[in-house]
Parts: sequence; structure tokens; C-alpha cells
Amino acid sequence: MHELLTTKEMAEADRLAVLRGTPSIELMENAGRAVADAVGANFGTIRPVIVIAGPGNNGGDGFVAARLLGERGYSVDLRLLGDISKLRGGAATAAKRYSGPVGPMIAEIPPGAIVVDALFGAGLTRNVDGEAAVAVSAINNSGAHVVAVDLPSGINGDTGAVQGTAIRAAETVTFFRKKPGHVLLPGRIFCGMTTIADIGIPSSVLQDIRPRLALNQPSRWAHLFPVPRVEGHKYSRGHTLVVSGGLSSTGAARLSARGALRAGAGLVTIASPRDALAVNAASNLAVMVREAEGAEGLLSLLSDRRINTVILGPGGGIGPQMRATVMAAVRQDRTMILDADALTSFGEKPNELFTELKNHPESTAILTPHEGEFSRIFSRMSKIPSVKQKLEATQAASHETGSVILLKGADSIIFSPDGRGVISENAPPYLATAGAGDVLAGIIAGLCAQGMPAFEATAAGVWLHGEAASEVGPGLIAEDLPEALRPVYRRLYAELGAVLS
Ligand SMILES: NC(=O)C1=CN([C@@H]2O[C@H](COP(=O)(O)OP(=O)(O)OC[C@H]3O[C@@H](n4cnc5c(N)ncnc54)[C@H](OP(=O)(O)O)[C@@H]3O)[C@@H](O)[C@H]2O)[C@@H](O)CC1
Ligand SMILES: Nc1ncnc2c1ncn2[C@@H]1O[C@H](COP(=O)(O)OP(=O)(O)O)[C@@H](O)[C@H]1O
Ligand SMILES: [K+]
Repeated sequence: MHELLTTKEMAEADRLAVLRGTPSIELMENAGRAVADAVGANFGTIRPVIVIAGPGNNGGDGFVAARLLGERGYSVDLRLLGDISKLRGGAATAAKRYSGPVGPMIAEIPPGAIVVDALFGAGLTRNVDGEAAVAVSAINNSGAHVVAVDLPSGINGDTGAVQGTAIRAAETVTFFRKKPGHVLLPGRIFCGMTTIADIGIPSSVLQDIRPRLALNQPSRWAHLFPVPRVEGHKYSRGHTLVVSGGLSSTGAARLSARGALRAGAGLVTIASPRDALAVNAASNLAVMVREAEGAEGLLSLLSDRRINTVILGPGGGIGPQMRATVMAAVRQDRTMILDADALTSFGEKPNELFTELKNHPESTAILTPHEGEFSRIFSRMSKIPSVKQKLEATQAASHETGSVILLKGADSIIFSPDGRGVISENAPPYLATAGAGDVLAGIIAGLCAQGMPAFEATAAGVWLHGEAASEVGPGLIAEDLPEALRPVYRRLYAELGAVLS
């Protein structure tokens, strides 16, 4: 159930379901029934229901829901955008089956009403304006409980963007699988709680559609999640190196190091400039500290081939020294997590980094920008859209650079250069706190160190990070995150049925 279908893929799912024997009107009847059931689950017949129907199949679902709610004893007021004679296909059939009155678009919602929003769904092609926009604002201003059919009207199903204006729903009933617009912001906020209804589309259609996008859930990466082995030892669990900043900025590296260790790396070492050695050493026990000054220092530490992952960027400083250090790591064929300052340092010359990465196919880079860092590093690359189109931009950045890209936010997006992508929805808002990203870089590195492939390790790291945050709860600070991994790991291993004797 974790695949995400673009609106085009969903139309294909509908088409294949029809080809395999389920008539389109039956899909629409099932969709309308699921919506009527959602109203019935929470509200008795005492509340009036207003169904706002649009000119396409989304409106058709609205006609079905209106008919069924009427049959169940609700007082239903159906309003249609456009002319009933212009309805086509399933929507025309659904309208014929509805015997109640059909009114014009509404500009005011009576108090206490429940609104079924069946104005536009997957077929929204342009900004909402005119009469439809008036209805949207009347609904939003009324405080009515809104059940959206498939998508809140005005939300783009592929991007989650608001097209002109959009209905704020309390709940959204979608069909077969979620769409990206249900999980990407701001769409996710407009959806309220989203439920998925089975309308009779067989899951086997997915074998033909082969969706590339999914929710970031353990089902995507659990088969590759590292499980400590009885015959293992610390070296078989990998060694992560974190490059620290100078005396006044060691905290970020220490947070990353702690994240990597808790995530299960066998060893973690902080590569520290001399001036910060004392503070790094004094504040770490299980994490080791070694002196390393700039690119030269890093190279000398990387002569130890057991160090298999390197974190660069957190608190590292912006400028030529950081660029040289990153380039040195790239030439050493390691898995690198490039975060924060390591990304910003290449803002002027991104191709310098990406050319070097291409010349070293044995090295793997995972880039973990937030939106600001993403713009800094990618805005000069013409084939990468603006970060405002975040899904397309992340996918293009991964494709163009051959690196795993994690675009951080409330709806973190991760893409692999092979085109697979996941979107996360488990991060609580209080995770947005200083240093949380540094811990995340560490968790991802800790998973890579244990041999998990880069894309899956990044997805798993982001999921664990969100779960750990929820485990801590409000009041969270970044230091809490590595510690909260323990109960999350315990639960995850239990769910995986992993034997940890
Ligand atoms: N396919 C199936 O088997 C099933 C589909 N199902 C349901 O169908 C929905 C998709 O249906 P759909 O493709 O007809 O699109 P829909 O969202 O109704 O909108 C298209 C209409 O709106 C109009 N329009 C668009 N934007 C507009 C704007 N800004 N302002 C004004 N008008 C605008 C557009 O006009 P046009 O662009 O053609 O001029 C067209 O008339 C899907 O979300 C699900 O609920 C379920 O029943 C299960 C089975
Ligand atoms: N509104 C939000 N809801 C949930 N998580 C968020 C939100 N905003 C940011 N985050 C998460 O918080 C973390 C912040 O990381 P980052 O921006 O690198 O901050 P820092 O550099 O201070 O560590 C990321 O994991 C990001 O996904
Ligand atoms: K809708």
C-alpha cells in the first residue's frame, strides 16, 4: 500500500482495472460509497450534507455519494459547477441515477453542515477561479467539516501545490493508492487525515505501471537493514569518520558522530583540527578522536581502508579548505555524506564536485541539503528545476549528479540516480531544531558503514530520525535523537523478526 501514484499513473490504473473487467461506473460507485461511508462513520443524519460537484469524474463520485447519503436518511443539498447536460461518461450516469434537486454553485455554507468536496480531483488542469474560487472560500470560511473526494479541490495531485486556491479538508478519501500531493506540503496539510479506499482496482495493475515513487516506510528498505550478526565484530560493522570544525564549532560533528554510533557503526572517529582536539576528546567516550588538519590530514587518516564512510560538512566551515577536503575524500573512493557547509562550499562551482564524482565511480555521495542549501548548490545547473518544484528538482539533481539526494523538510524527499524516490511523512514538527540535521547525517553514515546501500540507508535514516523524534516528543533537542534510537531499533527489529541473540 506504500506506492505513490502520479495522476497519470492513477488514470492508467483505472484504465487497466476496466480492461480487466471492472466497469468504470462500478469504480465510481465504489468511490462514492467510500465517501458516503466516511461521512456516516462520524456523523448522524441530523447534520445536513452539502455536496459540491465539479464537471468531471470527481463530480461523478459526488453524485454517487449524494444519492447514497440521501438513501441513508441524510438531508442532501447538491450543487454543481457547470451544466448538468455537459457531464460525460460515468459522471453523466451517476447524475442520472441521482433523483434529488441539483442547485447552482454555492456562495455561503449554513452552520453545522458537512461538506463533501467533489469539485476537482486528479483532473485539475489550471488554477481555480471564478465561481469555483468563491465556493472554495465560502467553504473554508464556514468552519464546516469537509470530506474531500480523492484530493482537496485546488491541490495538485502530483506536487501538493495549491493551484490558485484550495479547500481545507478535515479528511480526504482517496482511492487505491495515495498520490504525491497527499504527502507533499502544502497538500498534506489541506488533506487533513487521508484514508485510502479500495474501489476494486486489483493491485496486480502495479506490475504494469511500475511506480517509481513510494512513501518512506520500512517496506521499502527493511530487507537491506543491517542486523548485527553473532559472528560479527566491530570492524565488520564499519567505521565512520566525521570531519570536525575548529574550536568554536565542534558540536555539529559530535552530534553526527553520536548518531552514527547509535545507528550501529562499529567504530566512529572524529577527525579534529589541532585547536579543537581537547574539546572533542573531552566530550567523547566511545567516539574516538584523531588529529587531522584539512585535506592532507584527512588523506592520512583515510589510508586506513577500514574507514568506509565519511561525513563532511556539519560545522566544517565554508570555503576552499572545505572544498579541498571534500575533493580529497572523493578521490579515496568512499561513501560520503555531504551536508551543510560541504554543500554550500560548492555553491559557486558545483561542477567541480560532480565532475570529480563522475571520475571516481567507486565513490558514493549522499547529499543532504535543506531547501536553502539545495538552491545554493543546484541553482546554477540548468537542467535542475527550482527547488519550488521540489519533487522534480530532487529527482533531476539525483539524475544529473549520479548521487543520492535527500531534500530535507517536513516532507523529506529522497531520490536515487536510478529514478526511485521516497517521500517521508513521519517527522513531527518539533524535529525542526538546531543540530537535528547533523544527527541525521550521522545516522545515515552509520547505516552505510554497515553495508546498507546508499539510497536505502538514506531512506531508513530519515525514517528512524522521524521515529526517534516522536519517541522523544515535544521539547526535543538534537542531543536526544541518538539516544531515542534504542527503543526505535528494538521495535523495528521485532517487526523484522530479526534474531538478536
Ligand atoms: N477514471 C476513473 O475510472 C475513476 C475516477 N475517479 C474520480 O475521477 C477523478 C478524476 O476525474 P477527471 O479526470 O474527470 O478529473 P476531475 O478531477 O473531475 O476534473 C476534471 C474536470 O474539471 C475541469 N477543470 C479542471 N481544472 C479546473 C479549474 N481549475 N477550473 C474549472 N474547471 C476545471 C475539467 O475541465 P477541462 O479542463 O476539461 O476544461 C474537467 O471538466 C478522480 O479524482 C476521482 O475522484 C473515481 O470515480 C474512480 C474511477
Ligand atoms: N516542519 C518540519 N517538520 C518536521 N521535520 C522538519 C521540519 N522542518 C525541518 N525538519 C527536519 O529537521 C531537520 C533539520 O535539519 P537541518 O535543516 O540540517 O538543520 P541543522 O543544520 O540545524 O541540523 C531535518 O531532518 C528536516 O527534515
Ligand atoms: K475533490
